[in-house]
Amino acid sequence: MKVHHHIRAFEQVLASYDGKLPLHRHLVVYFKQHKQMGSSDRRWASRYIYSYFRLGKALAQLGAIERLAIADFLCNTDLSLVTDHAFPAASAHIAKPIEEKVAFLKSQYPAFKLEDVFPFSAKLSDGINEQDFLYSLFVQPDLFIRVLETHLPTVKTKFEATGIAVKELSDTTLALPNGTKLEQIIDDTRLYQVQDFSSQKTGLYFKPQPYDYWWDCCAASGGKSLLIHSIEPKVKILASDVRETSLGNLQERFIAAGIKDFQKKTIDLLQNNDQILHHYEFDGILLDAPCSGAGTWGRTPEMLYFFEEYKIANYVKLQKAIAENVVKYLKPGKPLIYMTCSVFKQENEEVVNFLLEKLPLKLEAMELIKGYQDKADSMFVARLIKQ
Ligand SMILES: C[S@@+](CC[C@H](N)C(=O)[O-])C[C@H]1O[C@@H](n2cnc3c(N)ncnc32)[C@H](O)[C@@H]1O
Repeated sequence: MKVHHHIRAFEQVLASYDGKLPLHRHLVVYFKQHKQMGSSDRRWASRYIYSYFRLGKALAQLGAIERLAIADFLCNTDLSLVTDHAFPAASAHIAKPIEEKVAFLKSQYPAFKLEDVFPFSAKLSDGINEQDFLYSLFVQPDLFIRVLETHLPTVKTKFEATGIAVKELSDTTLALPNGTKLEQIIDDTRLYQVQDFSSQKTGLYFKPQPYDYWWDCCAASGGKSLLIHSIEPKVKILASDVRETSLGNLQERFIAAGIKDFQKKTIDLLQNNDQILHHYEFDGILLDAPCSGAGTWGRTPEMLYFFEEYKIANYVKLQKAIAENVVKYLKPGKPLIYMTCSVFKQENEEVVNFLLEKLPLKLEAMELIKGYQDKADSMFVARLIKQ
């Protein structure tokens, strides 16, 4: 029977995954090694494994297939063979809104608790609506692109022409269904950058001036540098990261975006870098800190299952140490932009409070950008001015 084929494929993928690699990378390797799986098999196996992890540790006492049937019911509006087989009562409720689905689930499984999906609600930053945030974890976020204002109408029309449901969220932001094959629709990759909507919104706090010199000190492959450049193309940038490989990607992206006035350096901000940086003074620093990423777990639901709470404190140590190390290279009167893609108060407001106590900084503004309202990630941003 076909459902047993689905179940076996799911069980094999689940058994192969230990949470060490991001799930999407694991699946690429797994499917390469299992060439006998056709595209439909791969699609179903991906759907099942992603749905499964969205259930976090809820109903952990049940067997994997029953949990999968429940998870797949919560996360999708079309009935899967596994849900039909292992949770048939759910079929009449499959297309209902998530609030009603959860109520129905509780009527069938009184032990179900949303808190077991995400057991960290007490740690959420101020202003997050707990219920909305928890429900958003059952939904795959959209794909967002940042487009130059002048190109937006052309780009939007191209998506519309292929029948893709595209939403215009701002003069520069389009939302697309996840999995949209961008390169097949827009051949000129210079016309857009993939960047989450909340990440794009952090740019409202940068406020660069022409000819400013900014340091993107945890640059990875340059998402925030590209953003500041799109806001003020005359800004000069030093991009650094402890990982040399990500700076290679950054260079490619900068060149593709036509950015010439930049320098890149491999710098470990847990070390003393006075030898390399003693003569540097910046008009602004972007500190997009390493963090738990809890604001992005809608995209990486495996974290709901594998994340361990002690890691938050490790990230906090890293965030504080990095911030303490960079502020000395900031000119007085100029901003440190502290950002995380975390929803945990400890990594957000509490780090800001620590920085205000410990360093000559004054808080101008901070915000937890609630992505769950827009099928986006959630991010935190604070603008702190050096005294
Ligand atoms: C949240 S990511 C940055 C994302 C990037 N700004 C963007 O917009 O795509 C955090 C980065 O901090 C870097 N990082 C972690 N520890 C570091 C350290 N000790 N010194 C410098 N960078 C570090 C990581 O390599 C990672 O690329």
